[in-house]
Amino acid sequence: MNANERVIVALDVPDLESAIAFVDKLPQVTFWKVGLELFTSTGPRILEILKSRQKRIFLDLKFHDIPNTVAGACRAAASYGVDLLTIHSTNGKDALKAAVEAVQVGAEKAGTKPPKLIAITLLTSISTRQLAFDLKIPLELPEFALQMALLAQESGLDGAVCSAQEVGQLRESCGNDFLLVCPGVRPTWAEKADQKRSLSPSQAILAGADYLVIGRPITAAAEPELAWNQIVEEIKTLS
Ligand SMILES: O=c1ccn([C@@H]2O[C@H](COP(=O)(O)O)[C@@H](O)[C@H]2O)c(=O)[nH]1
Repeated sequence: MNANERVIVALDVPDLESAIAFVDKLPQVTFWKVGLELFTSTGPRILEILKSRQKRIFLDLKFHDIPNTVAGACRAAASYGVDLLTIHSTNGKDALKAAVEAVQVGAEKAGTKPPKLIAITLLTSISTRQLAFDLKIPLELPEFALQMALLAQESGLDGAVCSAQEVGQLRESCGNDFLLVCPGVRPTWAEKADQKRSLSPSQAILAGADYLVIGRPITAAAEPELAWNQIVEEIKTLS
């Protein structure tokens, strides 16, 4: 994979007009992430627009509900012909298995390719302290993230979303066929903002990430194209 194909840009903007303006401003970006803010605002219209421009799409809706509801949502989402789709590992095994089946059914019914279904292990905005004291999870953070990835793998999912700080351990345990996608990645020149567990683009790739998800360091930059180029150049130095 080329360096530029490994970076998924998070299109976290409030409306269709701003989304189209960004996609047109950065024609070199081949993979866009549509998340809760934009999808709630525009519905599937943004997906149609990205597809008409031959872009790959990560639909990051992070489903979290009972098995029947999660399966219904996955069936519907799979009909859009997106490339990646997220649900939380903490849905539990029954919901994860139901989701795996649902994306196949939804895609087949729509005559499209099923998305790769990937599970959120632990949001990159959660710190070790928050995991222990707010969420009361009695496991070390890397161990919790690993267990959530293994649960997703055992349930038949294609991969997981994890912080770059844990990706090395997950890669070692889950193997090379398990897709690992890392958000919260920060070049040294970018602000971390609400991200608590980040590494730089080159560190994340070296540790074993397949894809990096990067939003504000590009979309909130004074010169988004320059920011994109710097990130891609950093990754290219590895090859
Ligand atoms: O654990 C997670 C899961 C998803 N995200 C999403 O990735 C982007 C990151 O955007 P930045 O602006 O680069 O922080 C955002 O859309 C999140 O919803 C995540 O950050 N962490």
